[in-house]
Amino acid sequence: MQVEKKRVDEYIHETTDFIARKVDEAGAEGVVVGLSGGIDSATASALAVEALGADAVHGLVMPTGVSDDENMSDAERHARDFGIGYDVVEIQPVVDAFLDGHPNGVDDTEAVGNLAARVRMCYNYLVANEDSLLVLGTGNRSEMLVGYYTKYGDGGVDILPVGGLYKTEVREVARELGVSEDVVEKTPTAGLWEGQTDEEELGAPYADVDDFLRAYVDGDASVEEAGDSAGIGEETARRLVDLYQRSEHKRKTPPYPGFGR
Ligand SMILES: Nc1ncnc2c1ncn2[C@@H]1O[C@H](COP(=O)(O)OP(=O)(O)OC[C@H]2O[C@@H]([n+]3cccc(C(=O)O)c3)[C@H](O)[C@@H]2O)[C@@H](O)[C@H]1O
Ligand SMILES: Nc1ncnc2c1ncn2[C@@H]1O[C@H](COP(=O)(O)OP(=O)(O)OP(=O)(O)O)[C@@H](O)[C@H]1O
Ligand SMILES: [Mg+2]
Repeated sequence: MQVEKKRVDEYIHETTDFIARKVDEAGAEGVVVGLSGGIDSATASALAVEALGADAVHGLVMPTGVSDDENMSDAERHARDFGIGYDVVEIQPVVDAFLDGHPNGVDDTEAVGNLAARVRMCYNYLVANEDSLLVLGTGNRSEMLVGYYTKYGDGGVDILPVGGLYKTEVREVARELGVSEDVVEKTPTAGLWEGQTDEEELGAPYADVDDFLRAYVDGDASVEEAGDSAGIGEETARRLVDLYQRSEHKRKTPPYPGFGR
């Protein structure tokens, strides 16, 4: 247990140094971050407060019509707990204006959810441009490896302080930083449509997803070996591999003819 705590403390130290250095290198005044009431944004923003001081961290709480009220009030409570100044931006009218502007209409729940994530990205950059801030990303390694984020939506950010941590590790860091336990324990959701949960979409709990990815991506286990060690069935293991391979484009800059020559 003591060793674990040391590892978490070292991680926090390394990451707060990283945030402070990146903001300094950019000549920026601080960071802006979308606050969703979930653990990833709570952890990333708490790390930024530790790195830069609360005055240099600005939060944006951006509900749509499908946002859970409790998540939105948790986002505001988290901001107050950590002394983060924030604005609430109701983005549903903006999402609706986008959809109304399309001549044929759009009837695709996922596409509309991704649009909401991209509208949030636009507000983050509006504030970043105006106030000389960097956009603080909240993605973790589990999400990055399976592409579980919207390209140029919540994936459109300047720095990713928890990008090297699996979801299960984010929980350890969150606890150490004093993020409220109900935020640490709540069911992860992208909140893009009603009732959505990460684990249902991914097909397994994060504890198993992380065990699988550690064995398959970080280690040299085969799909079958990694699936067995994570205790997930072959179908789920193959699905995770498929998500990993099909999301490679999200982890790279856009290719062009002659790229890499
Ligand atoms: N091979 C390739 N090379 C280059 N580009 C490629 C490509 N394949 C697809 N694309 C492009 O990528 C697009 C698909 O990517 P994208 O638009 O991201 O959409 P997509 O990956 O289909 O959906 C996003 C997923 O992330 C989840 N999500 C989103 C936001 C937040 C969170 C969260 O946890 O909070 C989770 C969401 O529930 C959904 O499962 C395609 O429409 C195409 O434009
Ligand atoms: N309603 C919202 N208001 C502001 N930002 C949001 C909102 N919904 C999502 N975001 C941004 O998108 C990011 C990605 O969402 P994601 O659900 O992966 O993270 P989380 O909500 O912080 O944690 P969890 O994955 O456990 O739900 C959030 O961390 C946050 O920065
Ligand atoms: Mg969430």
